[in-house]
Amino acid sequence: MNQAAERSAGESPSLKDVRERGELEVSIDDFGFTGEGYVRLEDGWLSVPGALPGERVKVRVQPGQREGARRLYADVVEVLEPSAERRDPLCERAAICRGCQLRHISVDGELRFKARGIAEVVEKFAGLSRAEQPEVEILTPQPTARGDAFRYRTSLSYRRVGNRVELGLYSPASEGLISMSNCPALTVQTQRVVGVIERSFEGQSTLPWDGEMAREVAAQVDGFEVAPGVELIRLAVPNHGVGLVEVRLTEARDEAQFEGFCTSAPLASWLGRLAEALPTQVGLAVGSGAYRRQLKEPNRVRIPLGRLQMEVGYDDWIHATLAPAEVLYEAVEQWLEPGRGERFLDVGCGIGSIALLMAPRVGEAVGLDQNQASIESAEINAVGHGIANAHFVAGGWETGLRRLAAAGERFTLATINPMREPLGRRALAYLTMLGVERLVYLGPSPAAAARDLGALREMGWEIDRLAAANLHPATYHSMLVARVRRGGGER
Ligand SMILES: C[S@@+](CC[C@H](N)C(=O)[O-])C[C@H]1O[C@@H](n2cnc3c(N)ncnc32)[C@H](O)[C@@H]1O
Repeated sequence: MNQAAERSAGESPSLKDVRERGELEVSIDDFGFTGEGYVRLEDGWLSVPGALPGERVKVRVQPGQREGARRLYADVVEVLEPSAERRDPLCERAAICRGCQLRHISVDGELRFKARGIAEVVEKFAGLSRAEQPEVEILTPQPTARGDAFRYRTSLSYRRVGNRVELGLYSPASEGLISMSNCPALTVQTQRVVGVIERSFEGQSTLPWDGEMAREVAAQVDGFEVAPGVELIRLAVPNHGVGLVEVRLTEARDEAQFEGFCTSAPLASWLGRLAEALPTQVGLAVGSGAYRRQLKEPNRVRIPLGRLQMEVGYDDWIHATLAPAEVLYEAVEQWLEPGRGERFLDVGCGIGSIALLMAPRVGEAVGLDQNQASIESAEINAVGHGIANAHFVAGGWETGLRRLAAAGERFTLATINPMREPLGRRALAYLTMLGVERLVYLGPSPAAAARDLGALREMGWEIDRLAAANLHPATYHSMLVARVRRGGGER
């Protein structure tokens, strides 16, 4: 019996009690959706980031919460009775940075949380009860330990505070941005490049505007020209220190304005100094809206993915972690059970990773993606690997699949790997017309993926394997992976 059930109803405080007391001791009932601890109240919930189920903690209610909200938030002041699962987060900023939500729990505890999360969304959105589900497997690098630094791609927010710049991750738990130059989730090479960018602001007497300030002024002053502001700095440093940095500016109205941004002071002088300070093998570009200018080569990098070396550019989607992605791809290959003569369709192929991994094991592989730049990267990658039986087509889910079906294309195997939105029933219906029999669905948003799985089940498909892919260890995120087979027909 869990702690909530053991407690009599009268013991749960109400939302009003919690607000009035401000600081109180609570027992944590369970995990919330984003890995926080939560307490059932008489008439609502209390969410406590950093607390674990079964713990007794002293908490302080966060200030400024909306009147009438059924969920309140509180911070941990002291853990009075720790869970046996509690571990040292191995991060000096863990208490103020909420980038990783589960650094303080054992790896096994984290994986159990993730497996349960997948089972819950499949039950809720795909309509498959827990009893009917296959057991949720875990796809994660082995051996796995807290402190693994897998992440090589990240985005740094930028904020000017007086005559100083803050650069890092926005954290609701602290006043400002959290520096990421020592972030233990990042690879060492990525941490170093973050450090170079941070240092490039030191001693600057004049600083680039921040984008928010530029927009605020523009909104207030009639005819005011939007000034260039740094909104975000994106970087990816995959291996051997070869990487890409892009400084994203306030959105430019047109090319002439973008040119003006690139040459304006103090932005241009800072960008020049940053280009000099970055390691030789790290490229630098400045971008705004659809415009981009390369300030320092390279403009493409190679990322190792299993037996492939995938080339990517600034406009391509790539995984943020590599070792976990390799584990995922191995599972996809194995789960699909490809036969030599089969045709394989990679829906949401990006730079072509899955199609190129599958190509040697099937008759032909075809990738579909709406991102034209990624289709070109996928073609470059096919040529680079000497793979002749993989082809790539540009198109959205529905139009792309419809065109393939109308052209008489047939496939027995497929993967679907969208972003965070479901494909929807109309697009999924083409899979049957295309002859697909076995499908592996890779859903970065488990809830969106489960909705698509629900639609597939209604069309007669059956889920026979489920997994949580741990692409972002120590966070609450996991990817829903499902193998689906075409069964008997519409329910
Ligand atoms: C998570 S990425 C998958 C990339 C690839 N499967 C891989 O493993 O590297 C999702 C891909 O879906 C594509 N995408 C998003 N919305 C789409 C749509 N409506 N139609 C077609 N492709 C779409 C994106 O361009 C992106 O490349």
